[in-house]
Amino acid sequence: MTGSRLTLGVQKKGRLAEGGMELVRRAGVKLAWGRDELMRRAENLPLDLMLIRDDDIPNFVASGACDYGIVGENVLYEAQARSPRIAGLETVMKLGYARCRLKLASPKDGEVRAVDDLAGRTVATSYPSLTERFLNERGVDAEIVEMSGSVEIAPRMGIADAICDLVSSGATLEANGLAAFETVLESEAVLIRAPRSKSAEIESTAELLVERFKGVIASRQTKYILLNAPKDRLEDVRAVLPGSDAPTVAPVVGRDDVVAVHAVCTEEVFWSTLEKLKAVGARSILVMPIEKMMA
Ligand SMILES: Nc1ncnc2c1ncn2[C@@H]1O[C@H](COP(=O)(O)OP(=O)(O)OP(=O)(O)O)[C@@H](O)[C@H]1O
Ligand SMILES: O=P(O)(O)OC[C@H]1O[C@H](OP(=O)(O)OP(=O)(O)O)[C@H](O)[C@@H]1O
Ligand SMILES: [Mg+2]
Repeated sequence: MTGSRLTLGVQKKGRLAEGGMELVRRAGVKLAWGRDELMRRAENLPLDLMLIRDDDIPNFVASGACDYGIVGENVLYEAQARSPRIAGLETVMKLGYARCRLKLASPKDGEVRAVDDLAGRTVATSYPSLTERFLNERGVDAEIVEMSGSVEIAPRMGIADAICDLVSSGATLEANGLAAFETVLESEAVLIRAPRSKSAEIESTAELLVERFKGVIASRQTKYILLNAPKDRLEDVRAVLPGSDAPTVAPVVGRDDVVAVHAVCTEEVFWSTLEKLKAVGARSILVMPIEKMMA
């Protein structure tokens, strides 16, 4: 590690790690092969990845051990609520993956159905500060039981009346006979940085990385659509294309009544979109991913 190389803290393994590595790879970072379990060096940029537990990332960035970090908003805000030093960290950008919600939930057949029902009861969570702050804001006095994981078993074990935990599909709640009744936080992965930078070189690497991350994120949903359309249905076809302002319209050899349409669609293209395109006369519809984008 030198003063001119950017150190980016990323989760070693888990939900954040997968998306983070994919983002870094798609941003053109080539990682050198190495045995080091803690650091991965980039071959083609002055960048090193530090592979750590996600809970440690806010602290590592605040202390300067990492210049930047990728972490879930849930972990970041909990750490910020606990430590004024971490509260000074800046969020550079949202990264659009590891989306989940921190929710209050209780046994389906129990007495707790709303936030007010928690008064005088116990709530198990790995996010005590966020949970406490939320309950304080609602003027509800409940006891918080801190657990480091497997929070959803707490009601069944008689440890708590309700839980405050991460929910994505809801399958874990369902499997444990729980139902959510309130959202405390919406979360996704974010890029964070310390307020002060160590060097101009590190900042210029960060700027390049941020621009590339933006390009990767923009290209994730964006698709390139190619289709043939009857000339007289062109406006109908354009109306169906999601988030495309200026498609290219080109002639089709030997067909006066048909044109080829090429469009960059910035919104998700569903099967239903293709069905609508077909219904307005489009044929030979191709949807292709976009590898890279720069405005
Ligand atoms: N079900 C989910 N769907 C989407 N994102 C999630 C889900 N659960 C957690 N996350 C997000 O991913 C982050 C990491 O989750 P993971 O389960 O990998 O963490 P962990 O077990 O705390 O890992 P570590 O060993 O690094 O401490 C969470 O803090 C949250 O931001
Ligand atoms: O709503 P769902 O889609 O079921 O996801 C929610 C579950 O995902 C997370 O756990 P994870 O699977 O990461 O395991 P962990 O608790 O061991 O970290 C979270 O802590 C929930 O338990
Ligand atoms: Mg963790």
